[in-house]
Amino acid sequence: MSDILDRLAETLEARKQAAPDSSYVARLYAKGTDAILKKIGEEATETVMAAKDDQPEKIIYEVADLWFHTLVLLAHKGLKPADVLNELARREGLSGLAEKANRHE
Ligand SMILES: N=c1c2ncn([C@@H]3O[C@H](COP(=O)(O)OP(=O)(O)OP(=O)(O)O)[C@@H](O)[C@H]3O)c2ncn1[C@@H]1O[C@H](COP(=O)(O)O)[C@@H](O)[C@H]1O
Repeated sequence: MSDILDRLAETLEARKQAAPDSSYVARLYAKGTDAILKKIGEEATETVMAAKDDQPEKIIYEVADLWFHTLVLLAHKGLKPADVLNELARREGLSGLAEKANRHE
């Protein structure tokens, strides 16, 4: 799965050199951080609505939109999916350590 994220991150990086009106992502970068944050807010709301309606396909579709726009934000801020995956791995390690500690109590 991280292959897909890495490929998408490369495309998002390349869009930084593209003319603002040449693609959706290039247009979003040109509009700036607030426009990206607005899309994240909209997609988060649409995800909540899909979940409330209990529509699995719609939930997947909206979460894909939400993840996509958070990836655009990461790229815009000079960050990569691996930075987030590393943070999740670090937390997994921490919870693993906590579990071990609990077992030895
Ligand atoms: N994965 C995506 C992706 N997911 C969602 N979207 C866009 O995100 C928008 C979702 O917003 P909405 O549902 O609100 O639809 P909308 O009304 O068209 O949105 P707005 O134009 O009002 O912002 C749509 O325009 C979708 O096309 C995406 N656009 C691009 N990608 C990937 O990003 C790559 C680069 O995209 P371009 O910059 O378009 O070449 C592509 O190769 C794709 O792999």
